[in-house]
Amino acid sequence: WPTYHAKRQSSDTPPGGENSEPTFEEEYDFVIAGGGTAGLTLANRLTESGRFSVLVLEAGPTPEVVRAYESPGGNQFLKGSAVDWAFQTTPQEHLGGRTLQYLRGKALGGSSVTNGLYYARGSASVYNQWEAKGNPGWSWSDVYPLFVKSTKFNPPTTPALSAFRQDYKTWDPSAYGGGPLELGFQGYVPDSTHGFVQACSEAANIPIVNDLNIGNGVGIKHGTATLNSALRRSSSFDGFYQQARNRTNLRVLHDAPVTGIAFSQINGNSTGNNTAIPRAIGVSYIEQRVGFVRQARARKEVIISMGAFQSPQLLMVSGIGPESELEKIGIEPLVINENVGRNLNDHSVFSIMARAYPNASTTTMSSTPDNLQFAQAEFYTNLTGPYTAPSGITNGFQELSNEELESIGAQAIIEAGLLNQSHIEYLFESVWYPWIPTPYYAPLPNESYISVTASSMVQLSRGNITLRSNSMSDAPLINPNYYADETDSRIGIHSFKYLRQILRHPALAQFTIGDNAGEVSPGPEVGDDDDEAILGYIRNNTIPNWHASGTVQMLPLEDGGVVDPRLRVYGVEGLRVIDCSIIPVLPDVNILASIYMIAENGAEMIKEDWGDVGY
Ligand SMILES: Cc1cc2nc3c(=O)[nH]c(=O)nc-3n(C[C@H](O)[C@H](O)[C@H](O)COP(=O)(O)OP(=O)(O)OC[C@H]3O[C@@H](n4cnc5c(N)ncnc54)[C@H](O)[C@@H]3O)c2cc1C
Repeated sequence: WPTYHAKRQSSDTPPGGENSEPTFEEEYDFVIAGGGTAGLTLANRLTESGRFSVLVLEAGPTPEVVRAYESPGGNQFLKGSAVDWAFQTTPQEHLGGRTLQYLRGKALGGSSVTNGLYYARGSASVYNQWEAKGNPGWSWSDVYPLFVKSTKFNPPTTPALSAFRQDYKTWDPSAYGGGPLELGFQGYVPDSTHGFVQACSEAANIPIVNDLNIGNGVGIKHGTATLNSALRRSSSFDGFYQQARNRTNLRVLHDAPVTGIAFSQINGNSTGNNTAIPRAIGVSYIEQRVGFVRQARARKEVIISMGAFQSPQLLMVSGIGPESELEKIGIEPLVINENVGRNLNDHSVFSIMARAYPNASTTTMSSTPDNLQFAQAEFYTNLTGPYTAPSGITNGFQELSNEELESIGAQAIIEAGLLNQSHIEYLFESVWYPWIPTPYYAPLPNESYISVTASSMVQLSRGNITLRSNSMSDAPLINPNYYADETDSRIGIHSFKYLRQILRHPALAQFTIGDNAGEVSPGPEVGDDDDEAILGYIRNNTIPNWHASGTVQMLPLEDGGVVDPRLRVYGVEGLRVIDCSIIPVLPDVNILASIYMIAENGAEMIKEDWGDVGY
């Protein structure tokens, strides 16, 4: 174990006390730090037998303070609201020094309350890689039943369009169970979406498939959304929490940010060595509604579920992390592990925007307060109209052959074993996406737009999370480091060229206004074969796809790991991390579904370890 050594000896002073334990006012079997997507899923599963008591501490409020979260059309109002952390990245070296907004849910339900509602599981091969990298229990055949277990599918209530005018709203009933997370299709779908599906299939060779949730990550169909049968968002708050909220063995506090982990020393460890191993015994937090700092004891374990930015931050602030990082801000090391906060892995996106006929777009819904009020009224009274849909969840997943990867100089993807999976995701938005003007065009109030968007599913660049201070009250420094790796640029340029072919395909171009299939950004200034100009456009317009992960990787320690295959933090006892930060290889798809699965698997492991099987 080259990068790890326990610094503190049993005779040392534990943090926060003179050789004595903190004063705990309350005790639970498990304390979960972070009541987000994974946190509330765990809270439900760990309390269902009634044998364990659980405390969940969530920094944000209940999502009900921003009611727009529940409607698909209200999704546009969440960024920067009371349920968003509204992080900023560090200046991005390979994106012309731009600083990017980084959205993250801050509420009970976390990012499942603020995300884009798209649900898919990706390719079996990705999870088989998780296992092959040293993580038994995480292959596709292990995790598929857990994906099924967490979900319930609501068939659409409106009849399908005729076979002649396909709506691509298909699904495989065997892929879903009776779980708390509800799935279904959006309501309103502009015809341009169907044009996009056809264009992807013919211009980018993406097969039209029946379902994308059965281990086949390559294909296109109408996307499945985290929506219930009344077209309201289904999040971990609406599903897992509501089902469990009245259990007497569950206590959930919102507006209660965790500020640190408390450790005690034990002599000897489970491997029989007689070295002192720190044990997590509780957490400190602020109960903001009453204004007190409190400490809660965890009789069995502390579980961190604070997401890819704050989970590594809490570890570091509590003394577990890279030596230089802890030294930098004067944190006394408990366990040196150089891997904490490193290996930030993410997907990013950029878009091409085109002018479109108003009925091919949903731009006008939001163009005036009157229009928005009308759309809201239609939604809340009849469940009809454009407010029944987010601006886009129909995504196509393209696999590139080895020959194609080699022809663009992307052999590194083959060498990394990222095969039998999708390499590029294409997304359709019935609006100008993202919401900001580009250096090439500013959207006008009297025009309607559609956007076609690309996201590499095999990004090789890695960033990191580092500390600004020793306090959880200061956001960590977030550096996704997009486009640091040359191969990412090659995939980016290639996907830009496909985006243009998709946009110009007659099935989609018929909905656009003007030359070049209505393209206004970037427009003719960027030539079809001008790779340098294309890369310049990408660098100017890339934003996150919001899939940050890998900062607390589940891998062997010598391969960059922070947690073992049972999600236990190396070098300490009584501490697990269970959320998106543990992902060792990013799925070739948006990652929400995987987070529910990770929480389901984590809950099963904890129950096994503490003798609570059979639920
Ligand atoms: C804007 C956006 C759009 C997205 N769209 C999609 C999509 O359409 N489809 C998809 O598959 N994926 C999408 N994602 C990604 C997906 O939603 C996330 O990867 C996933 O929800 C992360 O789950 P998590 O449990 O790891 O973290 P989260 O759900 O973010 O939960 C972490 C929780 O910890 C809390 N927390 C943080 N610090 C503290 C503290 N000090 N004390 C206590 N609590 C704390 C946070 O407030 C939060 O509630 C999107 C994400 C975002 C942000």
